[in-house]
Amino acid sequence: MAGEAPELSAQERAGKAFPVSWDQFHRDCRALTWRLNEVGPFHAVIAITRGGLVPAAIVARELGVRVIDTVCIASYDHNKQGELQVLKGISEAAMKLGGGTGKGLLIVDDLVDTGKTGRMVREMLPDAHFATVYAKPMGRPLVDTFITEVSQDTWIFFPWDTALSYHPPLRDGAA
Ligand SMILES: O=P(O)(O)OC[C@H]1O[C@H](OP(=O)(O)OP(=O)(O)O)[C@H](O)[C@@H]1O
Ligand SMILES: O=c1[nH]c(=O)c2nc[nH]c2[nH]1
Ligand SMILES: [Mg+2]
Repeated sequence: MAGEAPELSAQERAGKAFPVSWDQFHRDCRALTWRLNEVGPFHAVIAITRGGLVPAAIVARELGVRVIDTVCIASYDHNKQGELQVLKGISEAAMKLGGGTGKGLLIVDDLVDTGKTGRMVREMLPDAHFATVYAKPMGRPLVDTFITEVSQDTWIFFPWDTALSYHPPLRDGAA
């Protein structure tokens, strides 16, 4: 509406950009696995889709875990967070492996931001171990193990959401 300040997306509110390459992401996932190896063993990995699928595959490979389940949650529409929607819950088989409370299960996501998504999955599996590759301060208390903390006003750009493109020189007029 005319005169009204446009609503900022989460990405615009974040301001700072933190682009992550495939190489960097793979290295960070391996570093995460080193830490998780001291905590496990785990009966199964639960990936929070979609962002958790890539780190879950890498972590499961390193830890030798072959049972992988998903919990499918949608909240951000591009970069605006709306109501959380559970599109698919945790399977009965995975629940059984975790004794109903998630004991011995490893929940994996790419990041925690506000912590809303992580909190919802923690409620489903209170005794599971929750690992993310990146964490922002608001979500950090929910995570048991993570690798890199970035400030709340940072937006992380994952390699599956980005592509190589031309970047103009810093100095005006330089080409
Ligand atoms: O801590 P929060 O503020 O809840 O945000 C973190 C969640 O947001 C992103 O997922 P998104 O909902 O964008 O879905 P996607 O994984 O399918 O991209 C990210 O992968 C986390 O799951
Ligand atoms: O790609 C993303 N980067 C982020 O920083 C973020 N926070 C919530 N959801 C996110 N998705
Ligand atoms: Mg996600």
